[in-house]
Amino acid sequence: MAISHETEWFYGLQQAVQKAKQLKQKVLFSVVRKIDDIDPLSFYQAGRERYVGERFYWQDPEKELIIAGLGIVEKIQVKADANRVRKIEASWTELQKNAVKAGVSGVVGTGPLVFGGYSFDYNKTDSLLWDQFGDSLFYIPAFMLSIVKGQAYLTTNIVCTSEDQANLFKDLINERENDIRNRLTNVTVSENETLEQIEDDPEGWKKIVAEAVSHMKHSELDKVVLARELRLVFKERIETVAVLSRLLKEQTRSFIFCLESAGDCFIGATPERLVKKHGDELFSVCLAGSIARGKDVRKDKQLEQELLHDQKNLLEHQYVVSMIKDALSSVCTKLEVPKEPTVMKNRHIQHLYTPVSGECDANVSIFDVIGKLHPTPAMGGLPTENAVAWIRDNEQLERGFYASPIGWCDSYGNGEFAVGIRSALIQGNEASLFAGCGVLEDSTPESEYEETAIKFNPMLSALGGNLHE
Ligand SMILES: C=C(O[C@@H]1C=C(C(=O)O)C=C[C@H]1O)C(=O)O
Ligand SMILES: [Mg+2]
Repeated sequence: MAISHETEWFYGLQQAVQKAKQLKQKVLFSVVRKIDDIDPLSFYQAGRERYVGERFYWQDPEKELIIAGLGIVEKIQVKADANRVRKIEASWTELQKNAVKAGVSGVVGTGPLVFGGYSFDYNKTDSLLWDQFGDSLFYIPAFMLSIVKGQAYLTTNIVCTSEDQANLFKDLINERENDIRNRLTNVTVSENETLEQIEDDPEGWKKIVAEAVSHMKHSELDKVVLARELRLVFKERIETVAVLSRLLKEQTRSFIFCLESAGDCFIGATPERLVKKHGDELFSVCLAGSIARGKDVRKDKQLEQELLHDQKNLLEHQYVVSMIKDALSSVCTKLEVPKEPTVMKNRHIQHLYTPVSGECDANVSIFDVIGKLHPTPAMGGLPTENAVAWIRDNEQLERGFYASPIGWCDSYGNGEFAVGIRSALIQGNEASLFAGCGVLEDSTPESEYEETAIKFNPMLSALGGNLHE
């Protein structure tokens, strides 16, 4: 991690401090340098002591972009209300207004970047379990490693105030970067014994599914996604780097993410993109309808065919396609949606899958799209408002950031958000795992229960719990 071209960026830093003094406001300074290859997980691990509770990780399924962030220079959280998506965007825009950028420019996923997410339902945020996350949590990291199509970049961010001195900052940055470099070591994963695996009232959960089904028969509600929680207790503190490492090995076709906040960590391997924005191009995914993987190729193919022809799963999927199509047509000039779903296969499960791509109007931001899409009927249900209200009143758990948008946006307006499913909240030596399923009028509680059991497997495997076979 060479600290080269120091004079080049020191000039930018001086400018930022100057600006802060003139404006009597905080000014963000950001420098991007191309660096030699570093393993992003080692980088994440190197922040274990100094930045614990202030780290994030992101990797998309194609590995076009991997980012690991350490430290927080600015945290953005807003009040829980219907305007929260716009308010986060407004704070982020405000911070960029006077920002001074130095070094490499124009590379997606480098430079000033905000990473974070929202809770599922802004109307239900008084959760003790999620008190470190609140209703929304985004932050701009102090140090960020980005691997963009194989090339490594290091971004260093600083928020300057009118009292700051550029010289002191320079020494601080150098010292901190050296410290990270000195701590880079290979990640080794040790076993952590599971003491308890607690499933909270499975029969009660099936009853709620049955109630949803009977409610659907007498109301406008067509679909509702119901989730349940599994709680694991381990002998020792869970190392998030170990969990990330296993997820990276096992869930190669998913987004791998984690977001730390104080002592807690929200982590997962989700197969489901909410939105990706690259320039004016937009991408989303309709993912709903599920079946197990087969033990061998023949059985797997048979299950795939079953899924592709199952009326309940096809309708469950179709609800998502219609809603996403409608929501995106309002912001897109071009929109492509295949007529028939195909099948996405992950390590433990297969899903009906319809990719969506389009071109959006120039003034549309990724936050506009999040506002339009969340929650899709893959996470909430249909009609959206009725489904979310039903979940709020009946589901026996605190979703927090589960099933909600999580991702990043850079200063060029590019970004990507996935929905945080196949995920867990890690707290010390305990973990809460979440899994949900789309309930329709012809759902049976037993098969929905089975489907959620399979959906726990990615996190169970990464944590070292007992898998559902
Ligand atoms: C809600 C979850 O998954 C969602 C529900 C699905 C379904 O019911 O078939 C499939 C994929 C996801 O959109 C979850 O994994 O927790
Ligand atoms: Mg389903």
